[in-house]
This record gives sequence, C-alpha cells and structure tokens, in this order.
Amino acid sequence: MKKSYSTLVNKKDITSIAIGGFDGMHIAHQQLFKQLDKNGAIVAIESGYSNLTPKSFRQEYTNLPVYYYVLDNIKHLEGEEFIKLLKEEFPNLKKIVVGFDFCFGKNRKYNTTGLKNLFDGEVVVVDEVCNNKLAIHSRFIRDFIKQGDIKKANEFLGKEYKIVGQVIKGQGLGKKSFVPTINLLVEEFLLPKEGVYITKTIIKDEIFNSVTFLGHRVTTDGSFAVETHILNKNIHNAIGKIQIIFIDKIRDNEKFNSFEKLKNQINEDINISLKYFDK
Ligand SMILES: Cc1cc2nc3c(=O)[nH]c(=O)nc-3n(C[C@H](O)[C@H](O)[C@H](O)COP(=O)(O)O)c2cc1C
Ligand SMILES: Nc1ncnc2c1ncn2[C@@H]1O[C@H](COP(=O)(O)OP(=O)(O)O)[C@@H](O)[C@H]1O
Repeated sequence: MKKSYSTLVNKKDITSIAIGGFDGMHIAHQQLFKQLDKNGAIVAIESGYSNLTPKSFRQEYTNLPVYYYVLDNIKHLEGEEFIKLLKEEFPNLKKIVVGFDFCFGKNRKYNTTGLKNLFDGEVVVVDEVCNNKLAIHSRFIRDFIKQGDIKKANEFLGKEYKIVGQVIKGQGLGKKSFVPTINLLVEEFLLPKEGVYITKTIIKDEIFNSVTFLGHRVTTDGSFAVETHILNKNIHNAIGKIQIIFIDKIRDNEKFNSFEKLKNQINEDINISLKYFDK
C-alpha cells in the first residue's frame, strides 16, 4: 500500500486542487484528477461515511497527494470563508477542479457558479461522467455492491473492488470438514451481498487466486464470516491485514441440510473459480 504523499509535499508547492468526497476514487473522480497539473493535489472532504475507499486507502489510487478535511469542521463556512481557508492552506493555488454537481458552504448553498464568482483563479467544471448513460456516483456503486453486482460496481469504479481485513480465528471446521479458509474481520469497508465470489487475495504483497464466502454461516454456526479459500495452495500462517479483490459473484448464500451437500457445493464453487482463472 502506498504511503500518504501529503506528508511529503509542501502545501506551498500546490498550484491546483480537485475538491470532493472521493469515496471510491471512481472513473468520474479520475476525470477530475486528469485536469490537475503536476503540482496538483486532492482535497478530500470527509463526511465520515466513506466505505468504498475509507480515508487511509485513497492514496493508493492516485499519485497526487491527498489532503483530508472533516466536513463537520467546514460545513458552517460561508463561501468567502471557504475560499479564504483554501487560499491559506494552499497559498499558491491557481486552479480549482470540481464536478458539475459540486456544492459547498453553509447549507450547501454555493454551487459551481458561486465558486467561479468567489475564486480569483481558474475554475474547471467537469461535465457529468457517465457509463452507458448512467451517471457514475459512489452511491450507485454502493448499491451495486450491496446487490452483489460486482461486475457493474467494477465497471463504474474503473478497477476491481477491494476490501481490507484483519485475519482472525475461524471455527476450525473448514480444514476438517470442508476446505481451509482464512477468516477475516472487515470493519471499514462496505461488504458485498452475502454469497460466494471469485476473488483474488493479497497476502503480504503476494496475489493469490481465491474464492471467498461472506455471510452468515447458516449451515454451521450461523455466525457472520468473511472467509477466503486460496486456490491450489496451502497457506498456513497468514496474519495481520490481507486484501480481497472482488471479480464476480458465483451465487447467493445458502442453507444446506447436510455438511456433505455444502461440501459438494463448495467444491463446485472452487471449480467455477478455477475455470475462470484458467481462461
Ligand atoms: C467457497 C465457500 C462457500 C461457502 N458457502 C456457504 C454457504 O452457502 N452456506 C453456509 O452456511 N456456509 C458456506 N460456507 C462457509 C462454511 O460453512 C465454512 O467454511 C465452514 O463453516 C468453516 O468455517 P471456518 O473456516 O470458520 O472453520 C462456504 C465456504 C466457502 C469456502
Ligand atoms: N459523475 C460525475 N461526473 C462529473 N463529476 C463528478 C461525478 N461524480 C462526482 N463528481 C465530482 O467529483 C467530486 C467528488 O464528488 P463526490 O460527491 O465525492 O462523488 P460522488 O457523487 O461519486 O459521491 C465533486 O467535485 C463532484 O462534483
């Protein structure tokens, strides 16, 4: 994972910024970043709700430094005060890039026209970025993920959806009765709909093909789990943080009336995943 550049770059060197929430760092966000010059930076306004790319993960998706501002600390500002703050923070600011729907200030009463009136430098407003006539917004991507429509989510993101979790102890049943899995505690990221997914798993910078179950283990102990099975490899000592990259959904979570039936289905899930990676 990339280190935050914002600690390495002097704010005085920044001449252009893009402003927004930027949860997802999706295709439309990347269009904004393209308008920045080589001394550009991203000003991410943190609402506290980002769960596609939680705060500490945004830097991974850009080479520009990301500076975070907490929405609650700035949302009371009048337009002039907001611009004054930006100019204090970035004394050499010449250009601001925002999207067509950008609003700011007290009660969100200032829009792109307000920004142009108040800022004495250049303001670039990016037109609505769409995918097949559907506007790209993080709220739509969240909906796709919640519905398990990973393909659509990835299309809108312009990359594969990735979550990060902490390795935890499982029931110890997998190895004995089914297949070995690495169990994860995922706290900050939005989880896809319960079910089984073709995935890749990153352990200490190494990428493995995998199949991941997430949901309530309705066939065994009923508790909620995120567990990944690495294909064609025995992994014994995964610890710390690991990353799961979602590629496609195989099926919904199911309750089986015997361990045997679940085991057969898990083998089928593994075959589907192996075939995908073989192609
Ligand atoms: C590919 C795969 C698919 C799974 N599908 C289901 C399922 O549909 N229903 C269910 O109750 N558990 C499912 N499980 C979870 C198993 O119940 C779980 O692996 C088992 O309880 C072992 O858990 P443990 O790793 O905590 O020991 C699945 C697990 C894997 C690896
Ligand atoms: N589909 C889009 N087309 C053009 N600009 C966009 C689009 N989505 C977001 N933006 C711009 O990107 C910045 C970040 O917006 P944000 O509200 O965080 O994105 P989202 O709408 O995806 O939640 C804002 O300046 C916003 O106007």
